[in-house]
Amino acid sequence: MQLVIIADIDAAKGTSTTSELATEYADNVTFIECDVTNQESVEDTLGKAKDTYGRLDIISNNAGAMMENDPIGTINLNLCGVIRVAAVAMSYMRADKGGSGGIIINTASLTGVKPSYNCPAYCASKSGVIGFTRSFAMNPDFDLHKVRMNCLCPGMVDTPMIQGVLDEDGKEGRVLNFDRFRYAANLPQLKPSAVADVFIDLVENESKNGAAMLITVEGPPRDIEFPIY
Ligand SMILES: NC(=O)c1ccc[n+]([C@@H]2O[C@H](COP(=O)([O-])OP(=O)(O)OC[C@H]3O[C@@H](n4cnc5c(N)ncnc54)[C@H](O)[C@@H]3O)[C@@H](O)[C@H]2O)c1
Ligand SMILES: CCCCC[C@H](O)CC\C=C/C=C/C=C/[C@@H](O)[C@@H](O)CCCC(=O)O
Repeated sequence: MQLVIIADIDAAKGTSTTSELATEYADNVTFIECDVTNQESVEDTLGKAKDTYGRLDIISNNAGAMMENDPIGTINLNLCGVIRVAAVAMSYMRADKGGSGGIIINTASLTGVKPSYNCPAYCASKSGVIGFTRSFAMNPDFDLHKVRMNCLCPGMVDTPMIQGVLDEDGKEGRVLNFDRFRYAANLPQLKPSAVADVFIDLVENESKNGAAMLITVEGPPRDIEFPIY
């Protein structure tokens, strides 16, 4: 049986999403309020998840936002949040420390490899997520801990994030040039299910440890090729 914990800083949205899923999955989905920028909150959330279900197998490290009006906050949420969650999750998942191994999938972005002058802090945070993922996955200790890591690099996806920037608060500096962002946001977008499909493929396909998956409307998902030095 698959048991899922949804963790998010937005308790109202998290609770309503969990209730929606409960109509199909009954008590197999639980919500915990969590702020990934806060170490104690992350420890508390993952500790409760472990206590409730006995083990952690799959982590979707997905929290993020675009807020160029707070570049340091952007790095703290999008990059440090990912590293913070991965570190605590590892303490439960490591096969050499009583866990069962598993997989951590971090959400990066197309902007982690393709620069955008409109959101330099966001781009930096997502490049960091890609570097963290690839470096973590090449560690020879994998044979001991058995935790794989991947990242997702989607282009624009039709989610509330884009609308959030397009709404009034977007004009207050979440991007550097609001009109250019509005133009980009009107181009074709991925559906969230396209990203979820790649997520599931990574969980099921053990040969892709370390892959950074590019997902765009232009073609099928692919493993990004990086220069080798
Ligand atoms: N929408 C896109 O075009 C797009 C494209 C590529 C990557 N991404 C990335 O996908 C991820 C999900 O974004 P989305 O598009 O679904 O947007 P979204 O705004 O719907 O989801 C982001 C979620 O992160 C949560 N969150 C924000 N701060 C948090 C914190 N401190 N602690 C815990 N949770 C927090 C929000 O409450 C929200 O539920 C993000 O990392 C985003 O950068 C989005
Ligand atoms: C708030 C939604 C943020 C979505 C961020 C995702 O990670 C999407 C990444 C994919 C594409 C992002 C494109 C962003 C474009 C804008 O910054 C745009 O203003 C760039 C304009 C470029 C140009 O003028 O040529």
